[in-house]
Amino acid sequence: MIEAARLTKRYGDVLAVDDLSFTVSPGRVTGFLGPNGAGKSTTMRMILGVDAPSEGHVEIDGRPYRELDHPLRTVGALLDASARHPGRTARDHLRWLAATNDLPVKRVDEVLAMVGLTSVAKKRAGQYSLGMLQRLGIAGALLGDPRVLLFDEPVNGLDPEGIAWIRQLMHALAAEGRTIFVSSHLLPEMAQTAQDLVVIGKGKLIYQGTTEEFIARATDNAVRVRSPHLPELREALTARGANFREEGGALLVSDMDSDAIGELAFRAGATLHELSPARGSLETAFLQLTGEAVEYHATEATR
Ligand SMILES: Nc1ncnc2c1ncn2[C@@H]1O[C@H](COP(=O)(O)OP(=O)(O)OP(=O)(O)O)[C@@H](O)[C@H]1O
Repeated sequence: MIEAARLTKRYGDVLAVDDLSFTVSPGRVTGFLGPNGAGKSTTMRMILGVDAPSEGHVEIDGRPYRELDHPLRTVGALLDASARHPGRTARDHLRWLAATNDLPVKRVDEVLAMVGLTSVAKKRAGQYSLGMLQRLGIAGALLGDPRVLLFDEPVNGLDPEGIAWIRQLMHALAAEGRTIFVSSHLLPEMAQTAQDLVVIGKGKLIYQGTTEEFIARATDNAVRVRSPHLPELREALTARGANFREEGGALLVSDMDSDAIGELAFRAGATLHELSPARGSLETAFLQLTGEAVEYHATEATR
């Protein structure tokens, strides 16, 4: 578990993180979202003890990072995948990491197999593609078999196969009861990957909760109805005082659930060809709820 309480970071006059409190639970994948400059990387650095908070604190399984007896056995992180030593082979890099952190060297081959790098383990990291470097970074994060994992933009620059692989890996790690905290700008991907979200803007908390609730909160949960008997249906909905509008030959009903609409249509003798919840996307919800918190709007930036 990760617990941040009133976390604040100032860089001179810049308030990068502002009184931020949130919890990341085990057994779930939690997405960390926010517009550019919102303070995500700064928060991750404070969780990992790289930056000290100006105020507040953040704990991993009940202790600040700097007080952990075995940091790599407690928390693994993928921060900047390109920061691997280019002259070293993947296996040597991981062996060095294991040796300097008092971890068993036999774990190196296990994590190489987990991330699918066994066959290229003797190649120098400088010859690796971005996707291979991401896998190597993840192998390093898994080396200490930690209960908590942090990934900063893990799917940046990856092809669809690599993205799907990372998504499955995160789900599998969460299913083992680990705490997974992952930042990404790819919202459709996060909608599929993260069960929970922490959303920040200008360093402040905007939302903490399930992904489903975040999307539901920002978008009207209309039900889309298609019928060859639209006039009858319209009449029945109007008589009922329902709130609806037409869109592309269908009706979007915003204040009745599917059950009630189905029964109403049945009584009105209207055949239904479609009765489906028109759910909003994470992208729409994100833009709506963080709109106020975007640091520089395009119009301002181009002035
Ligand atoms: N070392 C630093 N010195 C001064 N200002 C910094 C430093 N690191 C971050 N900042 C500022 O703090 C704010 C938050 O930056 P941060 O990189 O944490 O945001 P982010 O949400 O990770 O952004 P992005 O999505 O663009 O990566 C920004 O205004 C940034 O310019």
